[in-house]
Amino acid sequence: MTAHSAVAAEHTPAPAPIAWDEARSRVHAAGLAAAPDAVELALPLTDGHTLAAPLTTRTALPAFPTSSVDGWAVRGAGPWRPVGRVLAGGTPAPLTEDGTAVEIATGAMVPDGAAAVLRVEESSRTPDGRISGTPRLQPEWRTPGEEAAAGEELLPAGTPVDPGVIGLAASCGHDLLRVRPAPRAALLVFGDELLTSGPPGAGRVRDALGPAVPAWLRRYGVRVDPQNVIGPVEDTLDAHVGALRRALAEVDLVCTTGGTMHGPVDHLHPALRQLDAEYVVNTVAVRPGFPMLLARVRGADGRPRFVAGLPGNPQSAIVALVSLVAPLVAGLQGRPEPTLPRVTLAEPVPGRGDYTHLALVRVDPRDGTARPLRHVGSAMLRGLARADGFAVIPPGTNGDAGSRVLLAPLPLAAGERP
Ligand SMILES: Nc1nc2c(c(=O)[nH]1)N[C@H]1C(S)=C(S)[C@@H](COP(=O)(O)OP(=O)(O)OC[C@H]3O[C@@H](n4cnc5c(N)ncnc54)[C@H](O)[C@@H]3O)O[C@H]1N2
Ligand code: MOO
Repeated sequence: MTAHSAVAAEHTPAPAPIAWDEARSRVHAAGLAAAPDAVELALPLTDGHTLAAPLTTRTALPAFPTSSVDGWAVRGAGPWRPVGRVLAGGTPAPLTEDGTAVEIATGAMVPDGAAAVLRVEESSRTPDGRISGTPRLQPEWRTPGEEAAAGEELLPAGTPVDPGVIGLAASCGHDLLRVRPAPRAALLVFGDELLTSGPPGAGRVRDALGPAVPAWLRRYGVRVDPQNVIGPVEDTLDAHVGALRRALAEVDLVCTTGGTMHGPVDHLHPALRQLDAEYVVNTVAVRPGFPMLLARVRGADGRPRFVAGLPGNPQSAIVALVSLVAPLVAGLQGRPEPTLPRVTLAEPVPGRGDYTHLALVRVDPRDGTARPLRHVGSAMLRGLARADGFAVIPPGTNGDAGSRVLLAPLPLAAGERP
């Protein structure tokens, strides 16, 4: 069987789950192979996108000798006769005569012929109006190229564009950047039992994923327009196929919640078969969340689109986001597979036999220790709402207190877990 099997016939048992890390590499590679074409955007609009080409500087940095202090640019031995002034933005005439000085502002171009810049507070006037003082030994200006040579590569393709990158690109002369645009996603919520307002009861639960998953996706740099959050989709095969088709016409990635198993109203697998989808990953050896899947569908334009099937149990759905959607999105953005940081377990976390165990933890930023949380059943969200991410306990192991394990982080923004 090939790595990407066609969607199996109805009621065919799912294939053996694949290892969690293998699943991540596989979806990342599938995303990379399907990354949308690069576009050129005005610099202020590039935030959150990804460099499609290396960032090189258009000039040396700095581009000219730049005074780093307010003072006097001097030539020869003092005291010096003032012969003019240069402000930031100006181009000074050269200093041609020993014993002369120009007044210079921080950021101004140092004139040719200047031997030193004397700080204003370290200078004084002689009775005849000349400038005296002793320039410091180290130069008081920045020499061209000390930060970068003209044409030097500063950042590789695949770098996420953030305000630091935008500022650097502006400083070295860019007006436009070639970037991979943020992928677009839709969310389809499956489950007739779901309420979209008010308290749960009488056999019905509140839809906890429709309101939350788009916000998690946005934190991965994915664009989710409000009209592409749809549900609950009626629990019929036709309604599932129709909703998937419409969403796949709009976006790169359709996330679905629920219906990943083979219960009486679990229509995801049969719907994928009707769409001629092929699985990239179909069930993963991870707890919770093992029924997660990623399937690929050829779009009308020939470009692949993806369906990420997130299991219905709410915590399991987020496990699937962190496990599969994060590396897929990195691939679609032309970024490397996310590397996971390590944390030290403050308390033991049991393993889950042949499965990888993703255990909700809170990380202490002071020492990098991770403490398992309570209320972490796959149907619960109480632990998740306080967690920083999931400690990764590999198959066949237990997480002993004091051991170093990988952390699959939630995509939280700075300050969201004070
Ligand atoms: N015979 C078996 N049944 C189940 C197994 C199994 O191995 N054998 N595994 C269980 C596990 S584990 C999971 S996870 C779920 C996955 O099922 P589905 O993806 O098909 O999800 P549903 O059946 O639609 O829902 C499961 C559960 O989650 C609730 N749910 C669904 N969507 C939402 C939502 N948007 N907000 C809040 N809660 C939601 C739903 O009401 C169910 O309680 O399968 C198990 N069954
Ligand atoms: O694996 Mo289920 O996804 O435990 O809740």
